[in-house]
Amino acid sequence: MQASDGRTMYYGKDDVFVYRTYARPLTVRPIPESTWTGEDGVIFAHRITFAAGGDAFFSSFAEGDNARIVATDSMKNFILRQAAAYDGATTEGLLAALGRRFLDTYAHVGEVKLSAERLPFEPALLSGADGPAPSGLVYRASRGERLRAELTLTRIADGSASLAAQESGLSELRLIKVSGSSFQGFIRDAYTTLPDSADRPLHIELDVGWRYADPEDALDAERGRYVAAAQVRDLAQQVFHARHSPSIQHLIWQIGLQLLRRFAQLEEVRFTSANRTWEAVVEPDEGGRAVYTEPRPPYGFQGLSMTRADLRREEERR
Ligand SMILES: O=c1[nH]c(=O)c2[nH]c(=O)[nH]c2[nH]1
Repeated sequence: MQASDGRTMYYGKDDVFVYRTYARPLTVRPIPESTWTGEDGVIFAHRITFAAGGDAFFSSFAEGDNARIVATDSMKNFILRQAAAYDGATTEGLLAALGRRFLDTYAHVGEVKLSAERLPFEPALLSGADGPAPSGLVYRASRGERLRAELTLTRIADGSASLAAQESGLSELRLIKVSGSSFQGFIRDAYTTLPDSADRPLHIELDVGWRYADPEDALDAERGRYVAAAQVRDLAQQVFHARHSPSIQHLIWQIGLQLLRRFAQLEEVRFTSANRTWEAVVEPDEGGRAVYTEPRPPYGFQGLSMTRADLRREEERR
């Protein structure tokens, strides 16, 4: 976040835990790679980070004048109380509503940047005569992958708020494919000790990000073009299952192409991945029985962004 003279300047509150109940249920269009089509919104929980910026705050830094400071403690209260008023179904929409309301309330604030991590809760399944049914009251806090979202709202000349940037993503997806991945054909020289592998137990950590052509699609699920992190997860799993991977580089490329194919509303997808390939202690026998352990550091990583132009080129090539 920058002041008009180009300097970085902001302040805010981190780790604002917001457990909102009975938000609007979310429904998304089905995709072939996933059985996930929505959630009930009974527990709509987030860890939010909120920052404010703008030239008005210069005197607080340069002169110790707090006259225009909204205390970060008040920011936390604002977020918690205003979360009650949100009547949408998406994390992105919640952030936009909070940010807009803050800019409306404090006319001297030039910009707000909000990010959130969705805290996942899975419905407890009860056994019943007709098979398992969701409790609707009891939820299980789950670990693992989660939605993240970030947006910046900037005050423009007429005083209104404009959405300057928006990105959504899926963090900390960990996937293991026990067979069907290789890594070979890389440069072999005086520094090479890694043997070629025709089949390795590929364990990866993935962070997938996406940007919409029209960010309004992220804010309002009623438009029918919201991209759900659970569908992104399922699509990534499906590609990992279906394709032989010669490297993580090519695997994330393939996942990216399929995401762009499936979600025409996305302009860009991004990846950061980490290689956590299990280390063999007892090599697999003819039945695949083996013992692995955690790899030792250091770890390899990849980063990639892809746009619709990559998908067009790929489809022309075919
Ligand atoms: O998928 C991989 N890509 C690499 O670039 C690499 N390098 C390495 O040592 N192992 C791997 N695996």
